[in-house]
Amino acid sequence: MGGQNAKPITSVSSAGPFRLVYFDVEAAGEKVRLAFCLAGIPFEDKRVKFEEWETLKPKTKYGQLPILQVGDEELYQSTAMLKYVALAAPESGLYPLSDPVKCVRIDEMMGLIADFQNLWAPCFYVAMYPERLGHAGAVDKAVIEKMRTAFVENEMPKFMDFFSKAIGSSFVCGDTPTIADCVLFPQLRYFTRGVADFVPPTCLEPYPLITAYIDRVLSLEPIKKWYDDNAKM
Ligand SMILES: N[C@@H](CCC(=O)N[C@@H](CS)C(=O)NCC(=O)O)C(=O)O
Repeated sequence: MGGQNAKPITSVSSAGPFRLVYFDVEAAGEKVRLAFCLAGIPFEDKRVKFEEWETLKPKTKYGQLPILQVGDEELYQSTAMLKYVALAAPESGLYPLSDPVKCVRIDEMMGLIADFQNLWAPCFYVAMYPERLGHAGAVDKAVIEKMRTAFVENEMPKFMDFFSKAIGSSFVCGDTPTIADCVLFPQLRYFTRGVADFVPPTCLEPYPLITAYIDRVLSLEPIKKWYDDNAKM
């Protein structure tokens, strides 16, 4: 990793090759992978093993992944990466600078999605990293159940209503996918996979516009191919 010595990013249109360095999970990296797919830009999908991380972490600028390596330069923060990928493929319409009002709407929706994810984060992390949360051992399952059930019952209805109204029968910000879809879609798909205790895979069924949206994104050719090729995840 270039760390403090990484050169600044100086161009977008002639950029590449791209190498996304992240863990072998979806989380903060998947949105960037999906943006590459929708932009039609090939990239190296470098997956760092958790046991490699202790050695790698101090060599990174912020002690975190993902990192997007562009040639011999480095970019940090997944939301910045999304815009960089979109700008490298302006014809994709993923973040159309030629339509500033649409970009503002995309940013608005990404803020709303971040609000939703920030409410989910403590419910997710309570089952992990107990030392960071100020207690020594595993959290009582009843606490995790209480937090996650409250999220599903109180926060999901409110946000699914917001997202349903924005999406209607298309995508988050209009008739074609944007970087806002790259953020929202993997988060929603995660909730349907039954991988989080106390978040039933049926939790989005009360929201038909949302389940239809998930199917719509999954049927986009680049996204379909991505999940066909990465079926293990
Ligand atoms: N705001 C950052 C968040 C990055 C982040 O939280 N990375 C986590 C994984 S999702 C990480 O590197 N954790 C390992 C560590 O902190 O040691 C982004 O969106 O890129």
